[in-house]
Amino acid sequence: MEVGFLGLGIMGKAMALNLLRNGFRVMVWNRTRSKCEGLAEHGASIGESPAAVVSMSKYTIAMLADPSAALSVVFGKDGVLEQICDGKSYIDMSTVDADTSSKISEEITKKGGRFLEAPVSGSKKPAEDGQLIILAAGEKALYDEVIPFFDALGKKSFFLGPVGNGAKMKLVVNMVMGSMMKALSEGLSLAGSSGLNQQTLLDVMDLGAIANPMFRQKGPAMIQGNYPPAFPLKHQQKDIRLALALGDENAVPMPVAAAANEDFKRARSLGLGDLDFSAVHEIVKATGSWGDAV
Ligand SMILES: NC(=O)C1=CN([C@@H]2O[C@H](COP(=O)(O)OP(=O)(O)OC[C@H]3O[C@@H](n4cnc5c(N)ncnc54)[C@H](OP(=O)(O)O)[C@@H]3O)[C@@H](O)[C@H]2O)C=CC1
Ligand SMILES: O=CC(=O)O
Repeated sequence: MEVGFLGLGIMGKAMALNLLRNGFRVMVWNRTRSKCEGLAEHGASIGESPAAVVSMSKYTIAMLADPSAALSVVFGKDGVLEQICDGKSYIDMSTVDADTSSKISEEITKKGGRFLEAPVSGSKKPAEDGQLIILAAGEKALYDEVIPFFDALGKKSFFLGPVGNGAKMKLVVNMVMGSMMKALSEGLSLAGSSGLNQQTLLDVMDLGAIANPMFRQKGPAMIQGNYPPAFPLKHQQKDIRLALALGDENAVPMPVAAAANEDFKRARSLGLGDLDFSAVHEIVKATGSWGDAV
């Protein structure tokens, strides 16, 4: 099956490689063209624009940074809308808000194309291992048709109903994740400040009811002050910001997420946006009594 793939960042590169490994013929496009070369070495062909990729592909998948990137790739010059038509489908796996996804869906379907949103949970390593959790919503018949792609990319797919529900589910999950990261960071700082061994704190938590893969994977590097980007902090802040907007719309108070958002914003303002989201630890350390100031 021929599939187009737009956006070869941390996630998109790993996902496109998995499609190739699973025997799909893939045509890729990325705003920064140099990132396409690595995929070409693995057998991908390169499209000159999103429109060029859509013109050659029955299915096109996108994995882009944020709402503004997702919109510009669809609505911009040489964008998806220029070539989408009856018989072609667009699957946006970027993390965006429900309004962005609905705008894209409306215009694609007006042109006769079909649309599915399918943001993912799981970071760089699950993307590399084909172990993502896929949160799809939109046209059910299209969902059923593209299960072979999702099987190559993920370990489990959910179909969540109409367009918008996938985006909302993803934002709720990442709102919880960002708040948990802030809690972990405060715990490490409190342990350090009060004379406890931070690794022992991680070991204790890992044996109890709050054990989780995120604390296990990120904790030791946070103690060392290492934040190699798997999930860039700028994207985590975008997700909490969009989740808070969803909370506003639904009159749901979210003081914990709002407090976490302030730390992620501060981290961005200090130039930490391209590091892993665990770099929020630098902000918690700097505003507490333990560790070096940023
Ligand atoms: N990393 C992770 O752990 C996870 C990320 N996500 C979500 O997946 C999406 C991608 O994340 P990730 O791969 O980490 O992000 P990256 O920042 O590594 O990649 C972002 C991609 O978007 C492209 N892009 C950015 N702005 C534009 C624009 N204006 N026009 C066209 N293309 C643009 C970039 O192109 P260029 O190379 O030219 O900059 C790049 O291909 C995000 O929505 C993120 O929230 C979801 C789950 C996990
Ligand atoms: O969006 C990030 C993730 O780890 O999921």
